[in-house]
Amino acid sequence: MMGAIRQVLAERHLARLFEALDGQGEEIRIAGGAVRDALLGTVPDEIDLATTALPDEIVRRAEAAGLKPVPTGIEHGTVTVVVDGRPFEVTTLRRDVETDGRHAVVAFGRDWEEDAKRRDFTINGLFLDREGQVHDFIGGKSDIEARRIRFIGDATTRIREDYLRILRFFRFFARYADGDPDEEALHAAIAEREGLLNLSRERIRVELLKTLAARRAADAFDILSETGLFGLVTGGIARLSRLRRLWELEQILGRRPDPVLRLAAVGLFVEDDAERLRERLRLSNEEAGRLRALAGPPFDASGEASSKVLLYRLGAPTYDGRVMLGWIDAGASPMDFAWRDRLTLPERWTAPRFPIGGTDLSRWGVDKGPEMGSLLKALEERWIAAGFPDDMDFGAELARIRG
Ligand SMILES: Nc1ccn([C@@H]2O[C@H](COP(=O)(O)OP(=O)(O)OP(=O)(O)O)[C@@H](O)[C@H]2O)c(=O)n1
Repeated sequence: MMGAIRQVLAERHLARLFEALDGQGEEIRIAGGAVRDALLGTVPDEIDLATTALPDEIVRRAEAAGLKPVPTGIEHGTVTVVVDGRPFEVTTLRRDVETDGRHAVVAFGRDWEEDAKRRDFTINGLFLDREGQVHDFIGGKSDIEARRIRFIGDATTRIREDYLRILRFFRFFARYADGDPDEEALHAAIAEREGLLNLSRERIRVELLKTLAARRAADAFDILSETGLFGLVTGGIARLSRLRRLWELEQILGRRPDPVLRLAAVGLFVEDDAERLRERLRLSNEEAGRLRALAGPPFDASGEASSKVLLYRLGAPTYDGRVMLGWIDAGASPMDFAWRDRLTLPERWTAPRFPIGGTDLSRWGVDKGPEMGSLLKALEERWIAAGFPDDMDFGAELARIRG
């Protein structure tokens, strides 16, 4: 048995779950992404399971064993069973009876093969039992070994059951695949692309951000762009070379992927693009705020003083992104010392806080109101321009401004 599989099965919470739910006429197996990841050698954070037992029986057995069943999606046959604080999603085997393109109408079943065959990709259609045996009805093991993403059965049919699978294909391709994408899958994804228009923007955003975070994001976005799918979901044009250069720079600097920065690299030409992406992808306020800040005018790379001003105004995380984008936009080498220096500025210099506020101004005879705000702003600008001195005579500056 492979190391990761042994490790998954030895985990004590999972062992208790198996003890409670497996046997006496029913069987429970690990399903989907967790089996895929274990076969690829990583121990998954989240483990979903499939079982022949009906939801009521899952609940009954879980309670009898002192575990906590929570009916999270009972109409789909899913019960979340919490073992000492660790949740597992347990779903009764299913077979499809009809679909409307977004929501599969399902009936419970007892057939493992049928359940495997209604899943999306061969790499996701495997089951792992408590003895460590992998049950493969769809050729998933060899596709994992070959790092190949293929739909189970007919690609078009699979996509019509849930159009999100078009984007899931690119996500799994970016994360796991070697070589070129599967021809049949790609063809079906293009032919069925209009279906993407029916998906909720939240679901699209999750897939795109996960794809951006993946190892081969640049390759996936090349294809998404070439096939018109990028335009369809974002309403914009992809800056492919910029995403690729960012990726290279990240590799050389040993950076972890940052999906929002990568989205900024591939999606922003002008500041308005940030607003469109927020709208089209229902970005959170925080994500949208970062995107807007990253869409700012070209980075002033003339020297340390201007870098400090930028760091002060943007804060360290956004500053970092602006330097990364400025670096690639300037066409500078990843070895360029000046850019490396700019990037490490936050390690050497912490932006000071503007030392005065409304109370100080009141003391100097300024009334509360809009004037106070604009005077504070003017003082702050003078302090920034002077290089953030800690001994500025703000009283005297104020007198000069008020003239
Ligand atoms: N549109 C979908 C979504 C999910 N699945 C199946 O449901 C499993 C769980 O889906 P999900 O949690 O979305 O993805 P994972 O494969 O677990 O991947 P990850 O957790 O890495 O996102 C998948 O493995 C796949 O078998 C599917 O067939 N079709």
